[in-house]
Amino acid sequence: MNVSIELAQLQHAYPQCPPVLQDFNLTLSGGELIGVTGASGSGKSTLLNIAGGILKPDAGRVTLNGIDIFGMKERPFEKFKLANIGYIFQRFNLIPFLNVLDNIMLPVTLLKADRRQYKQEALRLLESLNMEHKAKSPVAELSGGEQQRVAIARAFIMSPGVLLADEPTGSLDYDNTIQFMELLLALVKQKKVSCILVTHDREVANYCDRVIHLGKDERRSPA
Ligand SMILES: Nc1ncnc2c1ncn2[C@@H]1O[C@H](COP(=O)(O)OP(=O)(O)OP(=O)(O)O)[C@@H](O)[C@H]1O
Repeated sequence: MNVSIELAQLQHAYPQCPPVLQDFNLTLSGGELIGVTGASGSGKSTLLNIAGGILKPDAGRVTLNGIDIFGMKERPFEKFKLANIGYIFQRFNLIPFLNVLDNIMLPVTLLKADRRQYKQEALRLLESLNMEHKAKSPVAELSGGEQQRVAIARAFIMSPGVLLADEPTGSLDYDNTIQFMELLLALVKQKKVSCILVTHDREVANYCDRVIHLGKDERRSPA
């Protein structure tokens, strides 16, 4: 997709709390994987929520290929997010009573997009994740590592320009973490997605092209 995302001069404070982000700037281009680390409470989730258009910052801009996402009207904005921003969460967030394929197709269903076209893409993604034999399995019957691979496929199904991952390996053991990162990195590079990944794990951070540490000082001016 090769979409660049720019976070410019972000400021954010929750009511009655000291600022979480102050003059935060970050630019990513397609195919880049940026790791975000920092102590609990340093603002990592706040940053991802702002980058994903879930939380409006007090000040500053988030632009995708020059489009100011918070400048959009509500309904087109919701569609824009579904089509352009993929998410992977620590706890997989799959729908337990749907099978693997239907979970991957969820954004397609919500966007009322062409199911036939995207079903082929879902099967291709499953193949690249070594999961094609599980397409019809209920997700509740999968291991944690397999569930997180389904979450990768769901995040990539609409060919998003931006991928946001919040502690995606936090519920995985060592072997599954390594497998997850290898697969994620390959897809990020192949599909030229701009990916921001929050992690506490140094091994995971080593896969990233750059790592930003959020701390008292870095919150003001990241690397
Ligand atoms: N909705 C909210 N209302 C008030 N304060 C909040 C809210 N969400 C987060 N905070 C506070 O903002 C700060 C940053 O929170 P955030 O969740 O972004 O940190 P984090 O680095 O992701 O933490 P963790 O690693 O524990 O998930 C914390 O002090 C937190 O208590």
